Amino acid sequence: MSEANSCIPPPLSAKNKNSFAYPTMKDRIPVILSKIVDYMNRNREKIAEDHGGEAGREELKIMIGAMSQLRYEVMTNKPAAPLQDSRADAKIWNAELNKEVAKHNGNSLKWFDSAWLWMECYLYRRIYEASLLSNKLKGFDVFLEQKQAAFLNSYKAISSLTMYLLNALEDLDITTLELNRTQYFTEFLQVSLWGNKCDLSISAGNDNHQEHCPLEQLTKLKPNLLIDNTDVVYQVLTKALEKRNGQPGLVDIILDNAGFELVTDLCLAEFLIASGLVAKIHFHVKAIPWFVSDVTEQDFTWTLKQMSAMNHLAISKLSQKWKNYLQHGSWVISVSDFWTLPNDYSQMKELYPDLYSDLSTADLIIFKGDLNYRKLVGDLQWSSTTDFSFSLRGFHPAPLCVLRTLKSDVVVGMQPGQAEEVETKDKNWMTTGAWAVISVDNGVVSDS
Ligand SMILES: O=P(O)(O)OC[C@H]1O[C@](O)(CO)[C@@H](O)[C@@H]1O
Ligand SMILES: [Mn+2]
Repeated sequence: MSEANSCIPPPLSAKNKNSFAYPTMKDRIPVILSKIVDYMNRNREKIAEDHGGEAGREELKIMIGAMSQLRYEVMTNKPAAPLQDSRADAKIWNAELNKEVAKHNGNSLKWFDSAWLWMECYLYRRIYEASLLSNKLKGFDVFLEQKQAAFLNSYKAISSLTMYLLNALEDLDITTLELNRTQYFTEFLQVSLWGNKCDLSISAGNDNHQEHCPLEQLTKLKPNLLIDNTDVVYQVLTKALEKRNGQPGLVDIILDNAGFELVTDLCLAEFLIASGLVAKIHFHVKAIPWFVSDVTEQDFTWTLKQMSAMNHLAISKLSQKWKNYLQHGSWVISVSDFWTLPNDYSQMKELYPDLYSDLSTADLIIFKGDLNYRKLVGDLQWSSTTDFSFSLRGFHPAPLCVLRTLKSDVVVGMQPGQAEEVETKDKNWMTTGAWAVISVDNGVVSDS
């Protein structure tokens, strides 16, 4: 084994009862599956009406059965079965499944024995398999209602955030003070970071919309920001601008959750464009319904449509501006199956070289949320003081940062003793989304 490999720890797994993987597998995933069954039962008339009447009703019964079967498989630790549907990614999934089985001397992958990341991603692909095997319900998004409710219930926070953004844009027009721009950059970056607390899979689907305007909370939340590389992120953008003699470039945002978090990401994107730091934004959405609240293209366009129909000056003005960006190409929605595979990002270059080279053209890549963080660092049992760039294990398409509230028990880049100190303040600091990191990699890897 090479020197580098000897420093690579094993993945998080539910076989370790002290890991958050265990209560996720044992309690939270069965709850998420039960909520899908409840939702489909509660709405079976409406769903059948919208999807082929009697035939839809019959297929709904089959989907409900499939969810109950999946819940039984998880709870009784059954082996992971190959996917049965004919979506193009099923072949990659089944090849990856075979690779994993071969890596484990022919032993099947099991929910409580195998890598948490692999099994949790597999769970959401199995949920979607049930709709793909249907006819009238093919492609049905079992999480749609929850994502739309999360958006609608965050109206107050969206209202105050968009009004603040409009004021900031006017302010930017008037003052060319670099101080102002840096200050606003910090605010909108951190609003997007804390927007990540609103994810439905952590709450096992319970609505956790944003109640208050996050800007007021930034000062209060600052002590919970364990690693803050905001300044380095800003320098990456200003250096790229200088390198191009003031011509703004491209930022890729790998989105996470729909609802309020998406609105905070759109506000950050608007600021990046309006401040002259960036000319183009590529938004990466999920190709299929994922981890309950992750953004699909349908969620993205629905959100803009909802905003433009709201009787609220700032919300409708901004959404109109954003629709124009999409029409004229300064904003682009990108979809790749890679983001909904079980693979961590160190495998992208080999598995999806085109995506890797697309990302390489960015001045900066912004990754949002906990699952993206886990895939960046491989969901491995790193020591908390491991160097962030080292933990990427060769994934350096372009300078990148990750805005993540902690919802799983892996973190890197901390100071010696810092994790122990936080533990004394909050024993659940790694799993509730109450603590966060903004980490950056500009390609310089130290060897720890
Ligand atoms: O939406 P986010 O921030 O990626 O959070 C998803 C996270 O929620 C969880 O399901 C909660 O444990 C994690 O497994 C997953 O990484
Ligand atoms: Mn998510």
